[in-house]
Amino acid sequence: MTLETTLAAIRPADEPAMAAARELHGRLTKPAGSLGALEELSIRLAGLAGVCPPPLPAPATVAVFAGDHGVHAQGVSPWPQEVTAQMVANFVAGGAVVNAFARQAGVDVMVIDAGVAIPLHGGPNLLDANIRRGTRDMTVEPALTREEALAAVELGIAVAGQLVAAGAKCLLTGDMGIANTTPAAALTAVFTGAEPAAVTGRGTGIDDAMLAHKTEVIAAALARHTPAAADPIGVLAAVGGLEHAALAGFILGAAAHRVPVIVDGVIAASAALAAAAFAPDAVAAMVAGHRSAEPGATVALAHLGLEPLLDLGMRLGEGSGAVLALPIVASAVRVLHEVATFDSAGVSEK
Ligand SMILES: O=C(O)c1ccc[n+]([C@@H]2O[C@H](COP(=O)([O-])O)[C@@H](O)[C@H]2O)c1
Ligand SMILES: Cc1cc2nc[nH]c2cc1C
Repeated sequence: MTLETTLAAIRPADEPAMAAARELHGRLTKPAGSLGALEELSIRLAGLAGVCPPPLPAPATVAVFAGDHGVHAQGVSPWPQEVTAQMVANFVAGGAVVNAFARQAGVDVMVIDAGVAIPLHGGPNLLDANIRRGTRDMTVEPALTREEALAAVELGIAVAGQLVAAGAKCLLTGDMGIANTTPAAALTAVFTGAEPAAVTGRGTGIDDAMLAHKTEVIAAALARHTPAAADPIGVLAAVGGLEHAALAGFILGAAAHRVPVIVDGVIAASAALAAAAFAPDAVAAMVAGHRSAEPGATVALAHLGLEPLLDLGMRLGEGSGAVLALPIVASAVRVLHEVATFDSAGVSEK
C-alpha cells in the first residue's frame, strides 16, 4: 500500500462496537469501573476492530526499526554511532533486553534496517531495507529528502502489512539508533508546539552541559528549517530520522488494517505524532505501552490524548516498554471474552 491508499483506509473508531463493549462491561461479574483503565482500553480496542469482543492481541510482533543520524556529529549522544549496527547484531542474535522481554511475553522480534550507517550481516529476522546510510546533519541541511522520507514511511506501511498478512493481531513499535532522541525531540516540538527545552531529555545519559547543547542543536535545526506541522513529510524530511519515518508508516499501516499498535518510548511517540498529523483517526489504533522517562514522551502522549499503561522509569527503547505492556492489553481484551455475566453466573447485583 502507498501512503495515499493507507491514509484513505483509516477510519474512525466504530461507535456501535464501543457501545456494545461498554454495555457488556456493565454485565460482567465485577463492580462497574473496577478494572480502571483496562475497561476503557478494551472499549477502544472494540471500536478499532469494529466488533465486541475484539480479537485477542496474539500473535504479536515487535518491529525494531534501526537508523543512524547525521546530527550525531554535533555531540548530542555519549555513544559512538557504530553501537547502532552492533545492537542490531545483538537483536538478531537474541541477546538484547527486547529479546529477553519478547521471549517472556511470547512476542516475535523483527529487525528492520531502515537507515543504519554501517552495512549489516543478514539474519533470519533482519530485513535489509536500508534507504540511506544515516540521515544528513539537520543543523546543516534537511536530514532527508522528501522522497527518502516518503520511502521510509512506505517501508513502515509495508512491514505492518506484511505482519498483518502473516497473521499478527497486534503490532509493537521498536527502535534503535544512536542519537535518535534528538530528532524525536525536534519532531515532538514541531507537532505539539512545545519549546525544545520542554521536550529535550538526557537520552542514553548525558550531563547538564550536553543537555543544554542538545537543546540548542534542536532549536537551531528548527530555526533553520521552520517545518510546518501540516506537512508531515516535510517535517520528517527536515528534522526526522529514517526509523522515525518508518515507525510513523508502521503505525499508519496498523491503523489502516484496524490492528492495535503498542507505542513504545519517546521515539515511537514522536512517530505517533507524525502518524496523527497524517491521519488524526490513526490515534484509535494506538496504545501507549509506557511512559518513557524522556520528557518529550509525556508531552507527545498528552498531545495524542493517550494515557500510558506502565510508568516504570524506563528509557531504553528497542520496543522494551511496548513488549512489557502486551500482557496487560491481552488481559483487558480477555475479560470481554471470558468473564461471566451476573446473569450467567448467578451472582446477585447490588
Ligand atoms: O524509548 C525511549 O524513550 C528512549 C529514551 C532514551 C534512549 N533511547 C534509546 O537510546 C538511543 C538514543 O539515545 P541517544 O542518547 O543516543 O539519543 C536509541 O537507540 C533509543 O532506542 C530510547
Ligand atoms: C547499549 C545500548 C542499547 C540500546 N538499546 C536501545 N538503545 C540503546 C543504546 C545503547 C547505548
